[in-house]
Amino acid sequence: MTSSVAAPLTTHDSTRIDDTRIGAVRPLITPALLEEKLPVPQAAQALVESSRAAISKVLHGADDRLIVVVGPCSIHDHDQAMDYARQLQVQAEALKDDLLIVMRVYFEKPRTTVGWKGYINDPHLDGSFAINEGLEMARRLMLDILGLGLPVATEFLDLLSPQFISELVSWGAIGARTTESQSHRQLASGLSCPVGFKNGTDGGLKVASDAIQAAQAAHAFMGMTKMGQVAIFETRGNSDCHVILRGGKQTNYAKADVDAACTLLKGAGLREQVMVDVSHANSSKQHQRQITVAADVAAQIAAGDARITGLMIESHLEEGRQDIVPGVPLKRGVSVTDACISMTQTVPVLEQLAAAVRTRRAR
Ligand SMILES: O=C[C@H](O)[C@H](O)COP(=O)(O)O
Ligand SMILES: C=C(OP(=O)(O)O)C(=O)O
Repeated sequence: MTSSVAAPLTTHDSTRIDDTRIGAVRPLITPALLEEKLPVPQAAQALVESSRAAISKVLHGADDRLIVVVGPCSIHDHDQAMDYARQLQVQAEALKDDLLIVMRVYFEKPRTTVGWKGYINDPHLDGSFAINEGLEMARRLMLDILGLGLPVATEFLDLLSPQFISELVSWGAIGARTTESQSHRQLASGLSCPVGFKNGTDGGLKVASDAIQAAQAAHAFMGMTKMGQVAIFETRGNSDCHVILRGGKQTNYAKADVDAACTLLKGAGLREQVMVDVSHANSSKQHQRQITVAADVAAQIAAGDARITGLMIESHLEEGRQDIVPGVPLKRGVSVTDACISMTQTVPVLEQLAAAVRTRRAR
């Protein structure tokens, strides 16, 4: 029986045996189309290149600064992210001799079960899933932040979205829920930026150590080109990978945890170095505990521990978090995912870390 109503864009056909659980298939813009609309200016390109090289030098022991990945748990608004970026850029410039500050510009949220999956997946925060708009808004924001002179960091979660933004990224993360995924390790092996692998959500570090070994190797896998064509990608391997201690069943930021992580890494033939995420399970998701944890890590750095090469902080314009509730206006500058410390609370933390780096250098 035929219907007079226009069919939705879908491949669903009850006579077929595939796509039986697909509700609709909508067209997606290509990375090349977006790049033509939003090209990378020369200055932004130079910043990405120089900041990636600087991060790589820290990871290889040729620069004694601390990499600090700091910013909102998730981006949900362009103007608020730009306000944050402008304030962070002032700190990045003031502390640049000691800290290599990269802004967290996280567009993709891995959820424990379900929830808002981020600015690319649902940029209007209302379940309309305007992914084409989300990709454009994400790329535009990264370009605007780079325009301020501030490098950007992001989590790579989706396997196609990197083609739309990854040339703008100076440091990337693979999250706790995907560190064990072969596809994400393969992706990391071909990314142009340094990559941090979180330990597993249970605190397991071996998955991250295994991930670094996998990402260092060359791989061949299926993907999509900038022109939207499927292709086989052959990667060269990424030698700029490291672990991120984010806690699990227990916290793992203390000196004994750094010792244990480095013993494991050494045993696997990897560089003895860590980035400490002071948020997530290391703060028991209590945002203000990030300040205490950062102070503990700063003390370890000041005591001379050169194995701590990076730190991650979840910070927004205002402290705390809020739920997305249909019809209820959101508070300005407050996270819609994990709770963050405020910019006002973040500045002294950054200053304390910079002082710790100076003490370490003087030892
Ligand atoms: O960083 C953000 C969250 O910790 C992560 O996306 C999981 O969030 P959820 O447990 O609220 O889904
Ligand atoms: C989701 C994140 O962290 P994790 O993978 O450690 O939960 C994050 O850093 O935003």
